[in-house]
Amino acid sequence: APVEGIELRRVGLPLVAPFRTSFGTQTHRDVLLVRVVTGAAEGWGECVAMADPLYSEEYVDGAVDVLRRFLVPRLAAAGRVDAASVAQVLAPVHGHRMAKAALELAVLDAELRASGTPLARHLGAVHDRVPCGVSVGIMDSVPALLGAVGEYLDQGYVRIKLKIEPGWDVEPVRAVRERFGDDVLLQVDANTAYTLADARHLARLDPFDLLLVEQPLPEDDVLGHAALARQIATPVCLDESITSARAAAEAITLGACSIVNVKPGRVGGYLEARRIHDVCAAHGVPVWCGGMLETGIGRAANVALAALPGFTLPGDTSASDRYYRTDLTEPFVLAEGHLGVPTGPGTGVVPVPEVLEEVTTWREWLPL
Ligand SMILES: CSCC[C@@H](NC(=O)CCC(=O)O)C(=O)O
Ligand SMILES: [Mg+2]
Repeated sequence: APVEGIELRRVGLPLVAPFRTSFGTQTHRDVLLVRVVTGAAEGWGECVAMADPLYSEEYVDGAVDVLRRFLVPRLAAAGRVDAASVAQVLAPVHGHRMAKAALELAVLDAELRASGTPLARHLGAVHDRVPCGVSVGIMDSVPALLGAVGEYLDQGYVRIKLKIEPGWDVEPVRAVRERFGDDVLLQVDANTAYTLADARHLARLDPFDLLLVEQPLPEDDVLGHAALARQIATPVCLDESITSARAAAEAITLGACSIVNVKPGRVGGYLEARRIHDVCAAHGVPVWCGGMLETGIGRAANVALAALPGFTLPGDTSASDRYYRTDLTEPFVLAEGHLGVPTGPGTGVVPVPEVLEEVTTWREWLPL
């Protein structure tokens, strides 16, 4: 059914605890949601951009602007558009992959709800639940970190990821290994905080049997990652560098990574994310599903994606209460370290109306 209109809506959600990474500390999320209304159904998408352009170049105000002035008008001008064609319709607009991904997911969700098809089935999921890892921020002290890690392990998370940066890397990793042992699945994420000159320092992580070191160098330093990978034993995983299936093929071919963190928002949507999954599978490269502190809307879609066969490492698909006291949707709750893949049509979740009204800070209806 043709799209009748699109609503842009921003919601404000406090985090249960500050989340510190190498590029800053977040205490609150300003989330842009996209709702697509067709004659047959309505679909929801979530833009993963943060308020500030510190993870990548996108930020919420910019996403709102590019959607209002460029992306939605192009979609309107294209007439009847299937979800499979959205990326092509939006392609003349350069970049803005997180904004595009939100729009594509909303169109896809509406389409799948109209046909009664779960997103997981549409994407090719083979599991009905996924193992969940958890991302642990940089903390004020090692004891505080060990307390947080112990809590998450008690909650059942099957893998621990530690945010690192120069000055907070070898010591916290050693402390976690000493406290929790060698069997805990453990990895680190630098969010581009190092340079190739830090190679010898990063090699000091090798004795700790980490699953991977995520995005140690700047996102545009693919050759640097290839050089680093030759100097350290820990497998290199890329996140910010992998902006498309082509970028994944290029990084793998150049030896820049042996594992990929797949984030649908970073690459322009769930359909491109599946293409990255397929490219990596073709190269024998394992993937896992990254996170951007999504509400239950993006979380539901990520869990569906994480159920594809090539997602062989636990992802950052944590329970809702990792970040939110009250999620926008019915909360995702960890069960034996796993989250169940939603079985309803589309993403299988919708915002809880009362919660949505309570947390909405801005909205605009764009008739098509
Ligand atoms: C937007 S800041 C978060 C980016 C970070 N994401 C996480 O650490 C996981 C966050 C989550 O659990 O959703 C990453 O670079 O992988
Ligand atoms: Mg990362």
